[in-house]
Amino acid sequence: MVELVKDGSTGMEKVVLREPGGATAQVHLYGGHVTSWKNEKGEELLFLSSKAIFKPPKAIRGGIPICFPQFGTFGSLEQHGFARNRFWVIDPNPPPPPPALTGGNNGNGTSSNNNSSSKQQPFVDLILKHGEDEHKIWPHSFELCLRVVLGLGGDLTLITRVRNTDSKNFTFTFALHTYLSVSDVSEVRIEGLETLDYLDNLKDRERFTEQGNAITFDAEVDRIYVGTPTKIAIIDHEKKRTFVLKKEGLPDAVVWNPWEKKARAMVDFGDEEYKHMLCVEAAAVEKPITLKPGEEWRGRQELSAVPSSYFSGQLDPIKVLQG
Ligand SMILES: O=P(O)(O)OC[C@H]1O[C@@H](O)[C@H](O)[C@@H](O)[C@@H]1O
Repeated sequence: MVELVKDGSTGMEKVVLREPGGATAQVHLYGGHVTSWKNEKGEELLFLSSKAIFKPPKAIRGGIPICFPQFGTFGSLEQHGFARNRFWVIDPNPPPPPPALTGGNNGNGTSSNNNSSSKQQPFVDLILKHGEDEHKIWPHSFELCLRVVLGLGGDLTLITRVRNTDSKNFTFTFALHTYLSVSDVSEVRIEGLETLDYLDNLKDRERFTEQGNAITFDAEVDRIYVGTPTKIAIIDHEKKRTFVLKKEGLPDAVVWNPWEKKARAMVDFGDEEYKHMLCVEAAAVEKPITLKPGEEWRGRQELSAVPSSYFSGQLDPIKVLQG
């Protein structure tokens, strides 16, 4: 089921997706921003700050902001570009719907593919086109489309397309700035980024090579891992939950946690909230994307939340990453 509703507390419009198993997702038109993703038990899987501000020009703190046409400060635009603080619209001419059932996570980590073609995965297509305000700061005609699909089984897929509707080339960087909800970030580890190179945002983007076996957290982290595998696992020991992030067209992965000091400096973020979030962002940053007139780029991120008990109490990262 898909419905457009007005959020009672903020007055903002959002699209609510519900799949028959009970999982839900919601997408605010402001920012084309996924602000909630819940599993069939109603547990929230994305972090949304209790201090998030739902008012332009501030982007919503949490969920999945879209960074376009600039990631971070990699250019002359405002941090992370303007797509996250513009009002998007529901696409009146979306591409054909996704196939009825591509399978999903059935709770034990495997993919199910039952053939009940009567069941449609709820999805919504949003679009952002350049307007006069955007043209003043980024003089290119474009269409940015976002499809959000809530798979039967509860997986959350974001498919983004950028189309050059201009008469000259343009170049952009991009990220799906995903805030995952975790029990305690110091009990979380990321697998799939070991031995990779990263640009350290805390050290003027100097390039380092990851040495550790897995990435764990005991201080501020702000890194762009470059040329990563298509699958990354975020393992929350305390919650016994593993997020599996699969991506296409987005070669890099940003990992960010502000930790204590930066958390205190952010007006739209609780002082202690850094403990309960971790951003892992599918991104295209190191090698910006150039589109010729009429060309289109596509990026995709699929998130699933797998109970760690699936691995009989013994997490098997190989299965998570290669399974
Ligand atoms: O406060 P913002 O603009 O939402 O950005 C949050 C963080 O987003 C991350 O993606 C960046 O790597 C960080 O450098 C930045 O601090």
